[in-house]
Amino acid sequence: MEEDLTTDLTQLQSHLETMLERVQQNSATLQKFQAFELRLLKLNSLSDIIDHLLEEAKNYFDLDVVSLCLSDETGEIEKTLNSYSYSSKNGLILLDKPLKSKAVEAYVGAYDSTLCSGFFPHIERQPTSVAITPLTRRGKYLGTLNLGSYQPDRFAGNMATDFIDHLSSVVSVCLENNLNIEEIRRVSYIDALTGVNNRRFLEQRIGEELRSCQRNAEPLSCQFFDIDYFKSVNDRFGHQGGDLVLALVAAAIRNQLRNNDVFVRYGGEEFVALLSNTDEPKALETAERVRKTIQALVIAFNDVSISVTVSVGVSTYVPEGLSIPVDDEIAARLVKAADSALYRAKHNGRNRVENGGVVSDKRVL
Ligand SMILES: Nc1nc2c(ncn2[C@@H]2O[C@H](COP(=O)(O)OP(=O)(O)OP(=O)(O)O)[C@@H](O)[C@H]2O)c(=O)[nH]1
Repeated sequence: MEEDLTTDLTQLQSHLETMLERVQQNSATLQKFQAFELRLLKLNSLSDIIDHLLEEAKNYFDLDVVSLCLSDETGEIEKTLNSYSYSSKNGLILLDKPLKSKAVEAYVGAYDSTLCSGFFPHIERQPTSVAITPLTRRGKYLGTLNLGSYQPDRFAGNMATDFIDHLSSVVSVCLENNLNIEEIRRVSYIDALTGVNNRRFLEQRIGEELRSCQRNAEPLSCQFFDIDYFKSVNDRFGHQGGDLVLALVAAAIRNQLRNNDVFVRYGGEEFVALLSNTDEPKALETAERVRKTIQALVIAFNDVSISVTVSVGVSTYVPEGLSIPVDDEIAARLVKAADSALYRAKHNGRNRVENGGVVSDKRVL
């Protein structure tokens, strides 16, 4: 009898110890989750959130692979990340088409190649157990967060998924919030009439462009475009005709530039381009090509055809390698030099390109 009681007590003690261990494990997991989420909630940009999910989640949750699929049918996320010069990360998958409905459902369990391979295309060794967690907000599918482990029992089909569900809700809120902020930011940098960026965007980017060219010891050219006799376009064809000309001229210039060149409507009928890693001869050649393109452009408006020309001023920043920090003064000098050259192009007869010369980062005494 006494022996039985002792055995029961030993079993009970062992059971209690196991339970205590599990409670401690759960408490540690909860603390990690909270720390991870707290950090996530404090991040202020889409690129930081992506980095946190791809890089930190592995450490916090002791995972072997993590990937993030984001629905990007309009290409806006890609553009936003490009605007941060965000180099694409292993594990980030931007989806330009909607996923098949089956792939949008949550899945926790053993790695199944037909179901999971699309979520981990970037790694050679596939995980053995995974948690594929859809990220949704207000009924909108944002993407999936995909967690993988080389331990087969790390994610099992019968395991409680409260932590994962909770994590996916928090990640979804953070993503939606930041995508909305990015959208507002993007729209605030766009000129409503022409659809190209506005002057605020140039002011925000010119310092970054100059610094990047200085770092890489590369020239940066600035082109200042102005439509000739634009007042008479308005006078002859009304503001509607003038607006159409502005939109089509902007599109035609944009078309002649590279995707990563900055191109903005500076104001009225003036446009500015920044061409990275472009020296003086190349910038003049490009400006001449744009000038000819606009000269050949025929704009159909009601029953008439409108033709316009542009005058262009060009200037080029050439870093001298003196490590003087690029400041607003250099940016102002670069734009001013192109603007002065444009003034000369107008003065010398319009429909022409003039060179404003080189601006260096030598200190002006
Ligand atoms: N339709 C339209 N016109 C605009 C807009 N913004 C500015 N303008 C007009 O652009 C014209 C600019 O005229 P000016 O600065 O005199 O220059 P210009 O007639 O192009 O002559 P030059 O530049 O000397 O060749 C003005 O008539 C403005 O009203 C706009 O958003 N839409």
